[in-house]
Amino acid sequence: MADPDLPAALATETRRGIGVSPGTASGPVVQVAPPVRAPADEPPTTDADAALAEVKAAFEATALDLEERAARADDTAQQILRAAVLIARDRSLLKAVGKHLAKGVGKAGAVHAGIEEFATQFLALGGYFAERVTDLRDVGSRALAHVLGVPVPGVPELTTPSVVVAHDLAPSETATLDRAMVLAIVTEAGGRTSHTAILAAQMGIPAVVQVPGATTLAAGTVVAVDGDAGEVVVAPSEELLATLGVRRERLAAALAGSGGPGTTRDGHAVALLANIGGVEDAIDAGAQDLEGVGLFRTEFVFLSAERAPTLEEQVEIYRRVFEPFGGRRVVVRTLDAGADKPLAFADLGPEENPALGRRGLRLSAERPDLLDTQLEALAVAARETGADVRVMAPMVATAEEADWFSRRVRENGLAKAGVMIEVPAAALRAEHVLRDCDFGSLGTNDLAQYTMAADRMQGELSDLLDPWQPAVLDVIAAACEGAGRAGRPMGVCGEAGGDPLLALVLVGLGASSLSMAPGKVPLVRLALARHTLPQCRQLAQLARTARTAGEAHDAVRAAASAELTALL
Ligand SMILES: C=C(OP(=O)(O)O)C(=O)O
Ligand SMILES: [Mg+2]
Repeated sequence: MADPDLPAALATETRRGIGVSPGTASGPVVQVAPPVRAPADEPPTTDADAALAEVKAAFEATALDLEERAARADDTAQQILRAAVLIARDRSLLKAVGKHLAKGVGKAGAVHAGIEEFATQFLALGGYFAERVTDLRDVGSRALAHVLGVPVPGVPELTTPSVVVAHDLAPSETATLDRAMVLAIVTEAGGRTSHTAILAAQMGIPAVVQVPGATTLAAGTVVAVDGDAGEVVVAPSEELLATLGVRRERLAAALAGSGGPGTTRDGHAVALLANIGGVEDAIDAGAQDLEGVGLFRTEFVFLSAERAPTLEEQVEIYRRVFEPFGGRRVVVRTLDAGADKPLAFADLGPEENPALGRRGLRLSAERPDLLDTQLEALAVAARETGADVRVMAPMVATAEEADWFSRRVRENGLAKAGVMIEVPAAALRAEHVLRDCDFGSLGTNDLAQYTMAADRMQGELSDLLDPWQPAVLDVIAAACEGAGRAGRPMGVCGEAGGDPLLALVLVGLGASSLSMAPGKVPLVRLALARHTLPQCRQLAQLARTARTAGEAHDAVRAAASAELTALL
């Protein structure tokens, strides 16, 4: 814990990682078991009847687990769980597994094969059945765990507030966490812009990734998680917990007076906006003191969908997202499917390098049906709610792509079109890329990935992915200058915008708005209010003249207002 009040002896139990979602919390560990696979060297089945009896018992154990959960769940979850119970007790599923056992396939292999056979049939039937494929596979992997005698995979049902610990979490797992029960998230893998990190911050749950040995922490062990310092303290003392409490109170007191639109000390306006991923986020963010939404990641809504959402389904979702913001702006990003955000219904098949492949707008170009339905739904929802909706495309690299997108946006009756600037090519050519658009928005997560040639999914490369890298700052500067020449505003919606020191640098480089997890807004607002625009420009200059990311950060921290840095 980077706190001067903390006695040094207490640091002995500390495990260090990367803090990706601010705040502190302490509580008992709940381990998330990894996905289960049928082992490649599984012995063949020699007694098919005995094996079938074991598999039947595994499915029944799964049904009983699910029934128990259903008894405690709310209405919607109960319906889903009861449908899963029916799958686990389905006789024809067991028969399909039995056929594979009779051919000599091992028990785990037969369960997998039976489930996949059913998945293929469900997908072919479409509609309600296609939507049950995720549940079917979930039942399959639970039964597989029982067959193999290993822990049931996935996030266990939380009955008391807990710290969720995992090797890593799938985006869909993070998105479905029960916010009221998750005190903090700790992972062994993941990186500063992995989607676990982004979703945790959006939900306001403290999180630390890249924590060595996190999965070896025994369930029930109490840990203190510091999402600011990136530390996890095992079995924290009362003294440490009290220190963290004092820190939380100090920060809350400092932020209590911060409110209203974002502005520097000399009155330069910088809109402070929220990054959201769905209806629940919109309701939370809409109730907060911020100026709207700078990034609605629409693909997050459909992470578990097996088939493309219909026009009507989308209209309903977008309407519920727009309503909480009244007349405030809502910047919607069209589906950014592919690479780190796979969507089952927008899968173009395996690729060698998905981050460099047909993702984002490139995928929309191959599946214009998906884009057009989405734009139409956005236009209907915007009309019905009267919201100030602006639409932008992900992963734009060229002026032609930007022109193609903005034309399609306008053809669908939407007034404002923009593009994300997250590919260095688009950043360097921003003046031309933005000519037919209304605005640009810097996606610093991907911009760091592509500028530094470092896969954002690979947590070990976190140092290269640091947005303080001077090369990344140079590319951002070029993008802001280009936007200035084109007379278009350039915002920031990557994670960099939520770092209070980096936010000052970004404003100094020319960013006109900053969009971030809503919980990060108050501290960024305070940071801006303590500095003038010329000071932000000086800080930006300091950062760009540094040779390394560390030097850039340290130089800005040393020169920033002491009132701010005392809170960091
Ligand atoms: C905001 C961004 O989008 P995402 O993290 O969803 O790719 C980004 O790349 O910075
Ligand atoms: Mg991106």
